[in-house]
Amino acid sequence: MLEKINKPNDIHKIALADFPLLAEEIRQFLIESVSRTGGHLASNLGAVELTLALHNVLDLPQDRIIWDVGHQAYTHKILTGRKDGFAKLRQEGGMSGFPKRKESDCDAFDAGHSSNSISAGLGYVRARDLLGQNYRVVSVIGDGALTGGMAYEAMNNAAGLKTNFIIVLNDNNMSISKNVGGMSSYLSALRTAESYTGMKINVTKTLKKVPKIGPAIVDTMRKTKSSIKQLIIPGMLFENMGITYLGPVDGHNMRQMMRLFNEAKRVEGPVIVHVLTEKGRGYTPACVHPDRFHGTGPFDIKTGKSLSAKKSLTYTDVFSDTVTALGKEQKKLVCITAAMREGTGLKRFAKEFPDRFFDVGIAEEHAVSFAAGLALGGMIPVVAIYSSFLQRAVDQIVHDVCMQNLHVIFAIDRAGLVGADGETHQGCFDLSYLTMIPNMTVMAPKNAWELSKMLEFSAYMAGPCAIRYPRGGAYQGLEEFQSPVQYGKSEILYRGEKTAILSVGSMTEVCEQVYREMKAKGENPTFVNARFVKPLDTGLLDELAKDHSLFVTVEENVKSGGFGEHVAVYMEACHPETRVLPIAIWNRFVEHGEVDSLRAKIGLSPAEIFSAIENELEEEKTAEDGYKEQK
Ligand SMILES: Cc1ncc(C[n+]2csc(CCOP(=O)(O)OP(=O)(O)O)c2C)c(N)n1
Ligand SMILES: CC(=O)[C@@H](O)[C@H](O)COP(=O)(O)O
Ligand SMILES: [Mg+2]
Repeated sequence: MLEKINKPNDIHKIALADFPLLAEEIRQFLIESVSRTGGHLASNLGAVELTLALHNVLDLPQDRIIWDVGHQAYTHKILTGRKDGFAKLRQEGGMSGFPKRKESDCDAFDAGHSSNSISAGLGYVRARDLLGQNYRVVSVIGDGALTGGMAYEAMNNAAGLKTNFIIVLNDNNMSISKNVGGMSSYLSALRTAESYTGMKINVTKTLKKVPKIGPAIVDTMRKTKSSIKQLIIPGMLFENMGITYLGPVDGHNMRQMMRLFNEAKRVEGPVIVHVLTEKGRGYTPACVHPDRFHGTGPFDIKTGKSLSAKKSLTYTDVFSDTVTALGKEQKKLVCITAAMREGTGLKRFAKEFPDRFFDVGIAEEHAVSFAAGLALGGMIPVVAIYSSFLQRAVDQIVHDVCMQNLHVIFAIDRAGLVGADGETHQGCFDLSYLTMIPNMTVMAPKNAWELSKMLEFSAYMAGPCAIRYPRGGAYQGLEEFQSPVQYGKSEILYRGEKTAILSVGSMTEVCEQVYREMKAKGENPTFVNARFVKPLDTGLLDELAKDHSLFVTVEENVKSGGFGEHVAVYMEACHPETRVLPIAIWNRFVEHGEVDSLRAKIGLSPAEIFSAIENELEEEKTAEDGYKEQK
């Protein structure tokens, strides 16, 4: 069957009776491919029939499907002629793990971050109607993504719509870990109510049998559009908002789903189709551990065991150990995650201090304002959020935390390049969006030891502070440098002359190699671990300006608004004779690939940094020689 699917709409050639076999083959293909490359498996296994049914009732690329987060769109990629792309899934130059408009005209919207699909879909709908065009728009959102505030803002806005807009709620009762909150409980209540469509017939039949008044009641109920639903389905939240609700329907039954999708196409207004799916469907290890197979590295298909090399200690592990230890001594410490309990390393803290742990769902904005309230109420909140997801909450950091100078600690994981997830997930902006805010302190550790010390330090600080650290192995080197963390003070690793390298966090490990290469070449640079990006250690900058003509700043962040720019502005004002070479990410989004290879590509590998410095020194020398000659 799969061989017959090579381009968009090939699915229309498949007989309905053959769909179960096609679904089976797609699952087998996904399991085999992802076992080799790694990727988001469990959500994709759950969404196979849902995607087949959607593609069958739609006409792509004319119709638009907007996938929320986009991590569940692998079957969509197969059905739109990208089967071969799975050989290099999420690898440099290969196919992205998320929908990308540049990859296919069947990808209607680039995705990666959660809960925006209804907004984007509604935008398409309004544009379609204004331009007098005629195509279907379908937003597919998971129950986890439905915990995010944007989804409600969009539904609120969609409520008055008079033209067709289909929202498919893919409900597998899971976020990455167990889904949380009131909406999740509400969906559970809907789920446990028998399929509405089946129930409607039974209720009508039963009522009709009630002597005398039965038929009259049925008649009256029919006149009120959704009153039978009101009887059966608790609350009818969506209908009360003005969005037609269809379902729940078995998300692994193609016929039932297609019937409902076709019914949804006839609704003149927004309509939500509630589809029940099983995360990990068809692969037992993924059904048993949907969290572990949400995103996975290569694994052995038979056992489900990971084939990745044994994991060394990660920065997330260090955060996990330290924050749990801090929780023991500091009873006011509370931890908050936005649906990333495992990813941010808060599982242990949650287990030891369940009352002081909060999973707020995929709601980064709320997490930050919630932390502000906790701080004002007398607690010390630690908000653990990935760098790219925290972008969502910049105003809450400005308005609710920093403006009131509250003691909230931001533990920012995945800061810097994250690799396979690509553009949407690289943590390249946090130094810029945090250092611009008054009252905020920003730190970055050079190694495992320093992360732990910075966290301890931050627990006893005043005011807001952020510690940013990268994905993956925690650097264990430079362990001989253990000067205590002091507010706003950098750490001199090696004192030399003429050239000073000032590195931020993850780049210190990289710059250690640069330093050694320069020494081997007979140069004697100074090497500074910045530690604090805000405030700048201006005392040290003043001192180094006395015997250094070149400052080289190195950071895994965009140049604009980053450490280098702050140093350059200070030096320009106070020491204009010292040149500053800022090495950072230059005005671009960085696609997916291996971190080391991406770093080389964007000039952040040891070799690239070394040659950038040597070029700068060469230019300096040429300019000096020219000046002497002129004289
Ligand atoms: C803004 C944002 N925060 C967090 C994440 C991390 N994340 C990716 S998928 C996911 C769970 C989504 O759950 P759901 O929508 O139900 O999809 P499922 O994985 O169950 O298919 C989370 C928390 C994200 N992508 N974007
Ligand atoms: C789709 C998504 O946003 C997450 O699943 C993300 O891929 C997790 O990243 P980590 O693997 O770095 O935890
Ligand atoms: Mg889910």
